[in-house]
Amino acid sequence: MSEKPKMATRSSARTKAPVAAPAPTTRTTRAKAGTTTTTKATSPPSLPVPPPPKKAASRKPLTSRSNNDGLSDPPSKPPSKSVAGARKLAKVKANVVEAEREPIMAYLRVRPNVNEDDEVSPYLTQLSDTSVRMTDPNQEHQNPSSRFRSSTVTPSSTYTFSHVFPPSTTQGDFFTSTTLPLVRDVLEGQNALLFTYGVTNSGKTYTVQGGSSAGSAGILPRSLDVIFNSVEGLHGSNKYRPIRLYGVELADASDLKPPPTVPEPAVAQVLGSQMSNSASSMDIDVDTTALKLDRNYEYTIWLSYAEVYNEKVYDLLDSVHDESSRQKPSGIPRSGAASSLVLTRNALLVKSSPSFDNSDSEVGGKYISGLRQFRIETAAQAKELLRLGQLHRRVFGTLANKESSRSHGMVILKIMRCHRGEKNDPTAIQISRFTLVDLAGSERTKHTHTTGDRLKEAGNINNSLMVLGQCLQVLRSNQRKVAVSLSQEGEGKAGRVDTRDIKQTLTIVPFRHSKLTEILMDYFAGDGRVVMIVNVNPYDTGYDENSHVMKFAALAREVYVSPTPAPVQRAPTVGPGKTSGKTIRHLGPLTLNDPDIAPKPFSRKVTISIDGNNHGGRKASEAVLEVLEVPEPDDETGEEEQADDVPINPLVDALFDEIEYLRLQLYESEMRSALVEAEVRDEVMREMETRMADMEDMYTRRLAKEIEQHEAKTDAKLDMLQQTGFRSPMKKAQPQHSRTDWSDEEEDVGLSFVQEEEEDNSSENSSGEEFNFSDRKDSEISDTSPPKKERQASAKPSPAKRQSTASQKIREPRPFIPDGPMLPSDSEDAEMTGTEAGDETEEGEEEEGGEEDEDEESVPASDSESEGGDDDEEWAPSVPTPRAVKPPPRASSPSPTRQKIPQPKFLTNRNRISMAEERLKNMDLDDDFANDDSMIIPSRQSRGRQVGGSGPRKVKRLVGSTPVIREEQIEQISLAMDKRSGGKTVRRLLT
Ligand SMILES: Nc1ncnc2c1ncn2[C@@H]1O[C@H](COP(=O)(O)OP(=O)(O)OP(=O)(O)O)[C@@H](O)[C@H]1O
Repeated sequence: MSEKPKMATRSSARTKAPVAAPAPTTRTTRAKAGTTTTTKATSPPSLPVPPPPKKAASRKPLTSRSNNDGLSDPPSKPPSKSVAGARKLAKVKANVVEAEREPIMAYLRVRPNVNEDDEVSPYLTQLSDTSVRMTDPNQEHQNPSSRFRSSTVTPSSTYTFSHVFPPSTTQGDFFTSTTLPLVRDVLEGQNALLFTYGVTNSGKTYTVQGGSSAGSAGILPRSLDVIFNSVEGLHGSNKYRPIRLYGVELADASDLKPPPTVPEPAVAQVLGSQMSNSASSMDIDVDTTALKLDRNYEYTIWLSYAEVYNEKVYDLLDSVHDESSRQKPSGIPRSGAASSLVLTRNALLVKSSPSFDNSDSEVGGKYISGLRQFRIETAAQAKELLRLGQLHRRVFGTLANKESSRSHGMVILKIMRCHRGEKNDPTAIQISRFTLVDLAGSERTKHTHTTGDRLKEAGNINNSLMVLGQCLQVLRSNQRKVAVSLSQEGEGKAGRVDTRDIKQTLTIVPFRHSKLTEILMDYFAGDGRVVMIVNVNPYDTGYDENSHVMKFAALAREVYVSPTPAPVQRAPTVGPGKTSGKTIRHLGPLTLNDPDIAPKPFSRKVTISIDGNNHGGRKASEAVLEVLEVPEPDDETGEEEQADDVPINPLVDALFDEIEYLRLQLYESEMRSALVEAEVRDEVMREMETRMADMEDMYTRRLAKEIEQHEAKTDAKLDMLQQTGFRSPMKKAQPQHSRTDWSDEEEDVGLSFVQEEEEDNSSENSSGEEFNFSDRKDSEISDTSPPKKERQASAKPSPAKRQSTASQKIREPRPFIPDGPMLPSDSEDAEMTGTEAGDETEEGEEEEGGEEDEDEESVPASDSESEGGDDDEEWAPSVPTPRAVKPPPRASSPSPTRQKIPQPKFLTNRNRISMAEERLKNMDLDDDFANDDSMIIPSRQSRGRQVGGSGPRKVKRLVGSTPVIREEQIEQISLAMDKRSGGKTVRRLLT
């Protein structure tokens, strides 16, 4: 099947698996052959030799790990000739791929303690040339005795690097070990990336640019020195200039102009005297190292300097103008008097490298469109330019107020190399790039309490660093997948592995998620050597942040890149500013030119502190600028810009947009549903709590009621037993024996009424009516009792007479009405059962005494007359009401109402029992019990004391063999009620 012609699209750039380097073409092979001779160039003998980069052979364990799976899969037959051949081929293929790959080199540089007054001990210990151990100082503080003794007691981690440089390492040694090999590679036609990574104040800028003292020049000026020392006498013609990522075009007159050395007047005005103070080690130190190069080649060096600030790319070598005199763009407010200058700079687009620049490269890659570049002849010229770029960086505020890099600085050196014999052939030009990145310090915003613009800066810095980490992670996992597939193919487990199948399983590396990774993607995707310098300050920067940096470095070391030679030109360009003929337009309904959606210029104030020197009549430290940051232009403006565009498949573009839109919608709906869920949960919780409280309340009341009922029933049963003769009648002298569960007060009251009755009886006896509670028998009672009607009539008391007739009521037998359950014998009884009981409740405490009187009237009678015979008609003493549940008189709230039980006057044994049962059934307890503030639950001890103290033996409240309610239960209930009743008091009767 014939393959379609390859078209570089955004998707292809995204999905290109950064797995293996492309096989070198004929031209690149030739270029490589050329460089092979130059690799013999010797490095200075006095300098330490850097550790050789680990070759891909170190990835063997990964392969062999997968091979171990074969234990459960024993080889069956010897492979056939063709299979063996395919296997051999696959192995060779894998070896070729692995041989061309090497891991990202990660060097650790430990910053010395620059503040000598501060005697802080570092939390990092160097274990060897390649490993360090970090021990959490906070944990250490908690376990001071365990420091460095046992890693199990004190949490510590060991990290391995390509090489570890202790604080004593000089700038020169560090450069020689880490950067010099890269410089050599670049001069030999390979791409190289070097970036510093670390938290704020860890020494990144010092490492890249250097300090101010002699000998402290950083790797950037030293690299420039070495490059220009090495190409001395090998400078090429000025006929061509580099464009985009790999392309060349004919140079024009502007390229012949020398690069600027001094800043524009506007910048000089802002910086004032600092311009002259800004001399650094860059100017003092000159590295004399020169690499021996193939003298058959000519070299041309081009330099660019960009910064990525707030996810926008700016050219630091672009000329800066004061816009304050011009018409102010609409929508941007004028600042106050302090901001007399308005400096404008334009953000640049990052574009994909077109395929016609280099069809050999599968990586694609992106470049900064419109980034200025200057042809450099000497190191001094380059340093001047860099100094200018740093001034611009400072003026535009990313270094304002604080000596801290808030942007990612990026120096890009392009080295055009061409064989002398082919110097008029642009297709023979090879362009290699050396990018040095001084990354902004990662920091925790919560630690630095950053706000406003600084917070935005920090957010963008952390975001781009996070994306860089994510890219490395995905790259690592993709590479592992490929390694496993290839090793399986080599072992014959997976047959012939189609690389397209493998690629389908690979994850898209999120390079596009940040400008930083977008620009550097071609390096990580396998287009050159990568060196990462990890700076750590183990004295006064956070342990957590540094351990995060360490983990990042560990991750980077597991990513493999392909240090293949940079490709040479395939299609020559026709002239300056002209393209190779492809004009591609973006398709789509919306463009950034649309005034509604076009990005607006962003204005911000920048305060420059310039060491207190005067500036324009006021203190320079007060100089405030207004920086106008114009966003990237629309990608399809101008024919020239269009020429730089990558052919974008409109369908793919639309699909990407659709994906972004859907992702946004998904995010929004997830947020909405999370909110709704939280609300519903809250509501349910509240409802549950209310219900639980109600249930608790209900059960508390029910418990109280049950306790009351049980007590009442128990009392009633006891009385029933007494009445039916199962229990010996109460002696007059010991009335309390029958009521051992009563409270003391009640006993006293009861006793007093017994005495009253006795008095009544005695008075009656003295008046001629013989009636003796203790001595009279039932028959006598019946004999002497008046006829029924008479009794009824006499039993009708008027309210006024109630008190006086109480004793009579006791003595008079009541008629038994078999059908009605405990019907009152007369109207008085009816009144007592219904109306009076209700009245008593309403009348409150005072009336309660009256009621008690009524009750008490019947008590002694009941006790004294219970010794009745078995006659059909006999004297039935009234049954005492269940007093145990009666609230004490001193209770402030009304006592629970209890229905008064009618008392039949004449009962048979059978009827007496049924009557008692009926009474039990009808016993109605007050529902409003829970409103009572207190109640009395008689305890076993109190009854025991009463019984034991005055009675002969303890009376058990048992009916049959099973207690109605056990004492333990009562105690448990009362305890539970104590707990749950809140303000209510459950008072135990302990006395
Ligand atoms: N190896 C070193 N020897 C001596 N001084 C050093 C060294 N490394 C760093 N310093 C000093 O430490 C301070 C902080 O260094 P530097 O500004 O390079 O940190 P940084 O990581 O770039 O910070 P930021 O990310 O905020 O820009 C500077 O004063 C620098 O001179």
